[in-house]
Amino acid sequence: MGGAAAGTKWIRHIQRLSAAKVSAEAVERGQSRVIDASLTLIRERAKLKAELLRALGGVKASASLLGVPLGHNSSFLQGPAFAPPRIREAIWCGSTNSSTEEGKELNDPRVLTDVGDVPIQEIRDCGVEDDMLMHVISESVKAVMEEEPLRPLVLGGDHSISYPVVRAVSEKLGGPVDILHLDAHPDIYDCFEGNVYSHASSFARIMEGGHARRLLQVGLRSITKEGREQGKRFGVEQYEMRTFSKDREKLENLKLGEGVKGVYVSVDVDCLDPAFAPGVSHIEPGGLSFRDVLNILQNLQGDVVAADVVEFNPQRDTVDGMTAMVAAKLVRELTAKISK
Ligand SMILES: NC(=[NH2+])NCCC[C@H](N)C(=O)O
Ligand SMILES: [Mn+2]
Ligand SMILES: [Mn+2]
Repeated sequence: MGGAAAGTKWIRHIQRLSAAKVSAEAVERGQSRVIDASLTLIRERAKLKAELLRALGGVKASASLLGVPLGHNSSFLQGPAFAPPRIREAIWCGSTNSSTEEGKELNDPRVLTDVGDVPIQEIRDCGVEDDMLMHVISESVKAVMEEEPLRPLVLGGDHSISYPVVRAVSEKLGGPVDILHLDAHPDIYDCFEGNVYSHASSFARIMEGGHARRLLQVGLRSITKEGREQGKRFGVEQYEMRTFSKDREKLENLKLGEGVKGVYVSVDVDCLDPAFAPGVSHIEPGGLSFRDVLNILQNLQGDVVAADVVEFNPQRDTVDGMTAMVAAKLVRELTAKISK
C-alpha cells in the first residue's frame, strides 16, 4: 500500500477505535512532534560529531553516514529497509581492516562519522505519508550539511531515497550537481505503477526538479522503451553494459562537477553483476565487476559532495553476508572520495 493510503487509513482506524473523536488536527500535531524530535536527534548528533572533528582540525570535507531504512517504494521486494545496520556491521567487521584501499583511516572522525538513521518506520507508524516523509529525509540531509565540514554518505534503503537526498544537497548548495549513477536500471519512469515516489522514478523527479546538470547512468542492462524515452527527454547520458568494453576507457577517466556545485554519486548495488552482489532485489545478469566499479570511482575527478549506496537487500544475501561486505566496501571507498 502506498504511503498516502496507509496514512489516511491509519487515521480512520484510530478514529474508529476511540470513543472520543480523535481529530485529524490532534493527530497532525502529534505527528509534527514526532518529526521534530526525529530531526532534533539527527541535528544534535551532527553537531556533536562536527564539533569533535573541528577540534581535531585540518579537514576540508568529511563523510558522515546517515541511514535511511526505507523499502516501501520498491516495486518488488522491501528488504532494503533492513540494510543500514547490516552495512554498518560489515564496515566494522573484524574480518577486514579499518582503512580504505588508498590508506585513509576510517576510525579517524575526520575521515568518517555517523549520525545514525532517520527513524523511517517509526515515523510511518505514526501515519505520516510520503510527501512529508520525503521532506523529513531532505531535512535530515540538510541537518548534516549544516555542520561543516560534514558531507552526507547515505545508506539506503531503496532507490526512492535518492530524490529527497539529491534535492536537499542541491537546495543546500544553491544549485545543481553532476550525478554519476551506477545501476542496472535507469529509474527514470514518470510514475512507476502509480507511485511518483517509486524507486524506479527517482531520477525523473531529480531531473524535473533541476537538481542535476549532467546525469551519467552507468551499468544499464534492464531498460524499457519509456526508460530510453525519458533518458532522451532529460538529456541523460545512458551507458549500457552491452557497449561497456568500448566505453570503459572514458568511464574510468570521468571528470565531473566543474561549473556546478559538485558531484553526487548514487550506487545501486544491482549495478554489480549478481556474481559479485547476489543480495539485491533485482538480480540482473551481465553487470559490472566490483573492480570495474572501483576503477570508475577511484579514477573519478571531481569534488564529491555527497553520495548514497542503495538497494542492498539483506534478505537476499548469502549466509556469510557477502553483499553486506560489498555495500560496506562501496561506502568505505566513497568515504575516501569525499573526505579530504
Ligand atoms: N532501483 C531499482 N532497483 N530499480 C528497479 C526497477 C525495476 C523496474 N521493473 C524497471 O523496469 O526498471
Ligand atoms: Mn537497479
Ligand atoms: Mn536503482
